[in-house]
This record gives sequence, C-alpha cells and structure tokens, in this order.
Amino acid sequence: MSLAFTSNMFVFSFNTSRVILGAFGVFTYWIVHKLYIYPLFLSPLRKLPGPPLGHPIMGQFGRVINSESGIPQREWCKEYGPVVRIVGPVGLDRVMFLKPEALQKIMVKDWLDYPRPGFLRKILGHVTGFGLLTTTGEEHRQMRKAMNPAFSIPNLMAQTDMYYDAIQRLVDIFTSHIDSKEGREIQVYDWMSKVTLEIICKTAFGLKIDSLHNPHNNLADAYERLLSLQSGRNIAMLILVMIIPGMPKFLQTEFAYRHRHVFKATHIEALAPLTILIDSMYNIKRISAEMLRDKMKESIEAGIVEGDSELSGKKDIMSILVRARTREVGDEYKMSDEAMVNQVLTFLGAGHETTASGLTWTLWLLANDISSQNKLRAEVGPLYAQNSRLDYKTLRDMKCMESLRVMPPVPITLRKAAKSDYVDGVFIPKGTLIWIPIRVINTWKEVWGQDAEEFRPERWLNLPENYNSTFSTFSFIAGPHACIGKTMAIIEMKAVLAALIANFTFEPAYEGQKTLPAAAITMKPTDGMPLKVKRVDL
Ligand code: HEM
Repeated sequence: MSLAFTSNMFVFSFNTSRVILGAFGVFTYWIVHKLYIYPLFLSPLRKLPGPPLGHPIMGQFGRVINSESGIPQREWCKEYGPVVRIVGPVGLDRVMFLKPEALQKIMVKDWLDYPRPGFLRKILGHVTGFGLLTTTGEEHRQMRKAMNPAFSIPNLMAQTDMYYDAIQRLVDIFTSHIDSKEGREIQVYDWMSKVTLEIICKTAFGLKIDSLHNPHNNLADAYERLLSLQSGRNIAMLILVMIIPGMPKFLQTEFAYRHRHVFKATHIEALAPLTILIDSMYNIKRISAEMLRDKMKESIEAGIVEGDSELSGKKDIMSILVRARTREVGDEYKMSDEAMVNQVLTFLGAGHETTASGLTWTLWLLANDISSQNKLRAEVGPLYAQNSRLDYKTLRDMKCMESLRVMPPVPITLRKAAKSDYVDGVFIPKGTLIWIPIRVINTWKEVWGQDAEEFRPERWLNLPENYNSTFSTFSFIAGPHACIGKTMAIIEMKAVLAALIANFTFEPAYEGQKTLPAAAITMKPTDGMPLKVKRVDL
C-alpha cells in the first residue's frame, strides 16, 4: 500500500467523520431549538399564560390524547384564563381563545385567514370525503351555495316525516326486546348509530337501508369498524401518517386496498388500525358510489324536466342536488360526479355519528337526572299520544339544547393562522395552531355560572346575563363553516328523543356507572353506553 494512498484514505475518513459530526451537531441543535430554545425563549407566544412545557418531546400533547376529550383544555382555561398557550408535540405552539370577540374574529369576520389546518382537512377528507368539510375560500362558497337549498327550512319541514319509518322501527325493536317489568340493558349507542344512519340515508338519498333489522348491513358494518378506531392514539397516528407527502392519496388507491393486510401483518400495534381504515373507507366509498349511481339512474329514468318529473317532488338532499345540477347554467359551479360522491360521503360522515353521539349522551344525562326525564316525558307524552309523527313546528318548539351544551358531539376543532395577526390583543404568528375548544366554551363559568358543567335544562328558561346566542354554545360553531346540518340535526334528535322518552324510561345500567367519551374527533362513548331501559306502560 503506497503512502499517498494511506494519507488520502486518512483525509477522506477524517473529512467523513467531520461531516457526520457536523451533521449530528446541527441535528442536535435543531432538536434542542425546536423542543426548548424556541418555545422557551423565542416564541412570540412564550409570555402567554399556560401549562409548563411538559414531556420533553410530546409536551402536553400526551395528556391531551390520553384524556377525556376537552377536559385538559377545560382545566387549563380554569387555571390560566380565556387565552391559553399549550406546547406540544415537538415544540408546536397552540393557542385557545374563549371570548366571543376572539371567536367572532377567527370563525366569522376573518374566517379566510383561519382555515382548517391541512392535516385536519386530509383526515376529514379521508373519512368524510373531499367536500364542504375540506374546501375553503371561493370553492367552499360555491359548494355551500349549491347545498344550501337542501337545508332550507321549507325543505326541512317537508323532510321531517321521512324520519319516522326508522324511528318507528326502533321503537318496535326496543318494545319487542323489553318484555319484562325489570326492563333490559341495551347498548344505546349501537342503536342510536343505526337509527341515525337509516335517517341520513333516507333524507340524504331517499334510500331505505334496514340496518336496524339487519345487524350485518354493509354500510353500518363499515361505519362501525371505522368508528371503532376513534381514540386519541389512533388520531395521533393518523396525523403522522397524513403529513407524509403522498400518503393521503396512496391510502385511497386500489393498490393500498389490495395490500391493506400488510399493515396488520407488521405486528406493529400503531400501524394495525390502517388496515381497518383502508378497508372500511373503501367499502363506504363503494357503497356511496352505488347510491349515487342509483340516484342518477333514477333521475335519468324520470327524465328530469323541472316541475314535471317524479324526481322533482323528492325532498332528499341528493335529488335536490341532482335537480340543481341539471339547471345550472353559464360558469356557475357545476358539481362533477366525483364531487357528488364526496358530498354523499360528507353527509354520511358528518351527519350520522355526530347525531348518534348527541342522542346517546342526551339519554345518559336524562338517565342520571330522573326528574328532568319525567318532566320531558310529561311534555312529549301527550303530544306523542295524539300523533306519533310530530311535525317540524312541534319539534322546533321543544327544548333540547342543554345536552348539546354539556356534551357537544364535536368537543373541539382546529384552525391555523394563515398570516400573522392580533387576536384578543395577542400577537399570533403565521402558522400557529388554534384550538376551538367547543366543550370548554359551552361550559365556561364566566358565562354559565358556577354550575356551568352540570346538566340543568331549566337554565334555558332564564338565560344568564352574559349569554350570547352565537358564541355561548358553540356545538355547531359559527360563520361560513358553521354546521350546515344544524337545524336538521336538532329536529332529528328531538324526533328520536320524543319517541323514545314517550315509550321508555332510561336508567344507568348499574350503580356507580361511569362512562367516557373517546378522546378523539367525536364523543362516541367508549363502552357503547349500556343503559337499563323499561317500557313506560309496564
Ligand atoms: C348533533 C349533530 C351535529 C353536530 C354537533 C355537528 C357539528 C358540526 C361542527 C362543530 C362543524 C364544524 C367543524 C369544523 O369546522 O371544524 C360541522 C360542520 C359540518 N356539518 Fe355538522 N354537526 C351535526 C350534524 C350534522 C348533520 C346532520 C349534517 C348533514 C346532514 C352535518 C353536516 C355538516 C357539514 C357538511 C359541515 C361542514 C360545513 C362547512 O364547512 O361549510 N352535520 N358540524
């Protein structure tokens, strides 16, 4: 070996080690900067009140994903006030605001500057289709304009009767299940999920799917599997997966579906849910596309001619959209077939589980407050006895906001600052994640008083002085992205509730029963919510 060769090798390995050492140094600095230096000394938000940094890598995020949804946020607001800064994971800044002025700015006035963050849109798009929930700006405005007629009051009034076939089937099933004076323990969430799925299929597509009688209805099954994934850990895993470039698209491909079992086969616990996600979404999309195809076929066969077709009398959302599409002219927004499938998915995803969770927690709260349950029965019983298909106006006048206030089906949502700005006098740098802590806003003592977290329906008869009709109960949020299905959901919930309360009593399944909502996107109860149900007439 020549001397020159040896010395070259020395120079080479010396340089390589320097490069590796340098890279390691930069990486270490970057980590320390992200985890400590920036959040502690440089972040413009560092002086805001809030909990300490917490875990070296996860910050306070670990607590958030492992706790009941909205509860850590509520504890922090109690301790630090209406503007709170939270750090984590990996040094990420998050801020939450409670005051109406701040919410008005973020959600209503400057909504375009505070879109849903990209990863949330990707997750929502994956499970509820790329529709209203994932678009923003002009595209959202046009899409919303096309949808609005389907949710108009006259249409909802005409639609209300469509709820009752499913509701009557539910009442019949409960009645046949409960044949003794002792009553029977029933997994309430499962039944609420089935009845709301039937109602949304009927109202959105005019289709009858008998998931109440058929325990293995394909669509109900696929949703059950998808919703079983709701947990803080799975959501954290999904966020990580969705930020990998190309991954959201890949997960929707035929290739991913054919190879979905690979994720389970890895035996890596965190990856196994991807198999269920891909499988259930593939099936939900397939069934939705079939529903849409049937609807299109129906419209072609009926030869949609405005005013004289059979379809033009139909009140389901899809018929209205199909009709609107045939009328569109000029450069107005025209919904493609793919966009229509996405809307199908959005209505199924956004309008099914939310309403099911809302109903389930309402029954839980009433089961634990027999006096309120009896009062409600005294109110709806006589109405129901006269006519078991209560109409829109009767349902509208019933009060049921208290349970949606205390246990909002969507406990929290997110926005991201698209530019640097001031909110409630606080400088918010571009890119900051903003929590909209719905459950905390709904139970803020500053507005609702010392018993804010308690279920007390009578409070609606004498609203507190600080009550603001838009910003004190935020279960459907406000502004251009507010829930388009709000009125429909409330009327539907009341129709189901009136029938159940008129016919059955609800009690906790056992003494000391405790039940928790999933720490995830909606408040689905983790145990399916068993309740003791008895017939009123026994
Ligand atoms: C109790 C039941 C319901 C609750 C608590 C609820 C709550 C919400 C909330 C909080 C949002 C805003 C999410 C965000 O911006 O991050 C939302 C949006 C939405 N909801 Fe609902 N929802 C319910 C029922 C429904 C129903 C029945 C439908 C449709 C049939 C529906 C369709 C939608 C759609 C399409 C959006 C997106 C609106 C937009 O961005 O323009 N929801 N909902």
